[in-house]
Amino acid sequence: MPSPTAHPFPPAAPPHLPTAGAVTAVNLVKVYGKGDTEVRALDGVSVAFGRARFTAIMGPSGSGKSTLMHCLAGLDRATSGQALLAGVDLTTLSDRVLTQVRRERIGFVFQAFNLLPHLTARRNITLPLDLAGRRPDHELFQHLVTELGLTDRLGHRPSELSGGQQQRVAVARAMVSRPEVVFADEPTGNLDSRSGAEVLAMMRNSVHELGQTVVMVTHDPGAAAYADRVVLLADGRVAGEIDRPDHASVTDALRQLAVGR
Ligand SMILES: Nc1ncnc2c1ncn2[C@@H]1O[C@H](COP(=O)(O)OP(=O)(O)OP(=O)(O)O)[C@@H](O)[C@H]1O
Repeated sequence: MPSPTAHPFPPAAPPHLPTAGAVTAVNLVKVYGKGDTEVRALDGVSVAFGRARFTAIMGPSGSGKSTLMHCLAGLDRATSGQALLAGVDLTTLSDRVLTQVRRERIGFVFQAFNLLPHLTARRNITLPLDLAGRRPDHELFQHLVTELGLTDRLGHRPSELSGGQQQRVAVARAMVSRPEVVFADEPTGNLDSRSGAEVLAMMRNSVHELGQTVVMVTHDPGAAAYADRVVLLADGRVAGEIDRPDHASVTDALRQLAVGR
């Protein structure tokens, strides 16, 4: 087990753990509140998210999707169980190391873009690397901005970009550091369908061309159909999964989950 004060990477994955997923939850429990107000948001979730795979997490409202993502991304602390990133259990890390791991090993794409308004697109993309004192990989930077159609937008500030362009900047920012995993929380929630499709296609390409691992929370069966796999949650537990999902199989699975409740 890594020391809570030392930088924990690169680790050797403990041999007894379930799979060589880039991200793995082992019997993860998250309880909010106490007594009458207690909510068991995660009730023993064990699931592995494969390396270089695009996985969507779906389930009814309140099923624990965001909580699972937040615990696996080190944004929230689980009550018990393990949240493994490349074999390192995030639940054992100090706040300081966890912050460092989040900054250097995890990419985030949020519904609300979360760009800094006074920085150009270029500076927004490289900001996490700048903060970590690392230089961007020039080739990867060029690849991403070309693929995302941002080449002639790099000098613009977020207010001078469309929503779709802002989210593409956020995707480039999440990926330019070659993180262990990119977590995307409703990345197309604020986009029109065409911009949403562009962002999803780009994320899928990054998985298949660059070997990026992507885990996305979404309510949208159309968005989930871009993924290689869907993990379904209900009442804080894994309720099933779909390999090579399409719109119909996802809609059907969600309907069955709703009927079963
Ligand atoms: N900070 C909190 N304090 C108390 N309860 C919380 C907190 N965050 C989430 N919960 C509860 O935990 C459960 C799971 O919430 P979570 O947000 O993970 O679900 P979700 O599947 O992402 O929902 P949605 O699809 O509506 O975003 C819900 O019952 C929610 O009310």
